[in-house]
Amino acid sequence: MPKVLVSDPIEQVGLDLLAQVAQVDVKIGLSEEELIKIIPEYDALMIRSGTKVTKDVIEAANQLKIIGRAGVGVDNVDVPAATRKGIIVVNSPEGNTIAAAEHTLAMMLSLARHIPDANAAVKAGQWDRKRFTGVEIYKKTLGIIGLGKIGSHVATVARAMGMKLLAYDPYLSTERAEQLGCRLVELDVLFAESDFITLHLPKTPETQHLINAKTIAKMKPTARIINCARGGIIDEVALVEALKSGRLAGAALDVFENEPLEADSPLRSLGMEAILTPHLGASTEEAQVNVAIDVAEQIRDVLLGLPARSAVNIPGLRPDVLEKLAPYMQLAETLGNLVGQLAGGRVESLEVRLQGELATNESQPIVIAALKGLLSPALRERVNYVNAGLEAKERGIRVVETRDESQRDYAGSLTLIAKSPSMTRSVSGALLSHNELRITSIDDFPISVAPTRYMLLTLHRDMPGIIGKIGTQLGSFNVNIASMQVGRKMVRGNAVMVISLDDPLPEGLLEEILKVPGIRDAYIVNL
Ligand SMILES: NC(=O)C1=CN([C@@H]2O[C@H](COP(=O)(O)OP(=O)(O)OC[C@H]3O[C@@H](n4cnc5c(N)ncnc54)[C@H](O)[C@@H]3O)[C@@H](O)[C@H]2O)C=CC1
Ligand SMILES: O=C(O)C(=O)COP(=O)(O)O
Repeated sequence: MPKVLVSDPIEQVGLDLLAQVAQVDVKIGLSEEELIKIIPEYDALMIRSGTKVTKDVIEAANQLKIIGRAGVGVDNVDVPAATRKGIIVVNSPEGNTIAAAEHTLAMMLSLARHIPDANAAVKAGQWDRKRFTGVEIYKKTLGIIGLGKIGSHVATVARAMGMKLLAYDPYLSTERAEQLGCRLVELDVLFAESDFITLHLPKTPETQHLINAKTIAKMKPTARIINCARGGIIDEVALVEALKSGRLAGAALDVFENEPLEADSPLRSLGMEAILTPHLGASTEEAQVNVAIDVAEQIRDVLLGLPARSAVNIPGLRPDVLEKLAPYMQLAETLGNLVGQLAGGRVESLEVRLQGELATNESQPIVIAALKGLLSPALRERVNYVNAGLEAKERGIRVVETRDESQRDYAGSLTLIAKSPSMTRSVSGALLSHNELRITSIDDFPISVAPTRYMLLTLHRDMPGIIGKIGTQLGSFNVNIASMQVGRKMVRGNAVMVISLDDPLPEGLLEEILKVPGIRDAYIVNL
């Protein structure tokens, strides 16, 4: 049974789901050293934002197939290191959207009306109404930085509360922003005009300290800022300074540069102008059930050899697209493997020809599957859907894609042409009814063969007696033939023979076959 390590608190429903297919160990609060020590025995790791999956952890994770992040942000995972090692990283892109958006709105209203401090004062026996006079958000301008899933929901609710909306998101169309009632503006305009600014973008090297002393200087002194995205997007030193000096009216932070927030952080000494919560954006009952199920299902699927629907380091596919493409991905991988074995590993370019219905679909998963197959004779289990593209690029394999939507003999077919300066090898294949795989040509010789585990391929002259001789040779080595087919372009010209065998070819037999008059070349292929 595979083993899953759960190193952050995850809802029971997710653990129960995993327990159907794996041994589940829950170990919370591990140090990096402790994690490095135990990770080699695990096939999957399930985390939230608490566990830091560093390069060293990934290097030690020799059996790990998948890291499941029960939430959105994967900035606590070294994703490039995982990709290089062929480890799938998945998340739950939508499971906590509403929770994080509602927390943001609660933070905004709390800032406007000083609710946390007023509550604390009443509980401490006071009744001071004047000190807690607030501001309205109605008709105020809200600047949203990052108008993705969470930013969009914040926009929808804020608009309904009568706010004017500005947004900055360099990857978003003006139309989408307008649909949400937002005016898409440059950052400086957003800073200058907003009464409230809320951050909903990922933390990346580019967004690190996006809010700093310089950018704060562009904001209104009455502005209030909310960060329920990621710590580090705001320079905390500059923020504390601005709040203390009155350069900025308020800040509500759910996330911090270092988490847990240091006991002596200057943020903790601020007054009611600052509201701090301990990374609670995703902490609702509903969101935790959503993300636990979403990610546990993906871990289960990957452990069962199925694709994951929300992988961040392999192409994500909608389930309906995946359902249609999965058999073609299997075809692409088989053909890639075949052409890789025929080419013998010196491939400099791979042409991927998509024909018929295959040409009308997304091609990236097909290309990746073909590359995985192509590289698997050399890299074995080290290559997978995660790192096949990267491995091919590093080996200097150029990929050329061509499409032809016209349908010929099959609804969809695929041809792979592998080239090196000294040779060109090509294979084609298609799907029959019930998604059965068929190899339909090798080096342009037409055939129709189901791929099997052990195969023998010959290139030979089409002449009487040759098939019999090969059959006799195999028989003399006690190898049973499951099926045999010959493809030729013209009578007595060149031909290919594809023989499916029940057993692997014994040592020495290939040499004997190559001695048969008329045989130009012969290959053992294991699919
Ligand atoms: N506090 C919490 O507990 C939670 C925090 N989050 C965080 O919230 C953030 C947003 O999450 P989602 O809306 O789900 O992600 P999303 O991917 O749907 O949206 C992010 C948006 O940011 C935009 N963006 C990227 N770079 C940008 C830049 N330099 N400037 C402006 N916009 C930029 C993208 O185009 C995208 O529209 C993430 O950082 C996520 O980790 C998410 C859930 C809970
Ligand atoms: O989903 C996210 O990005 C979050 O920040 C939520 O983090 P958490 O799962 O609550 O540790």
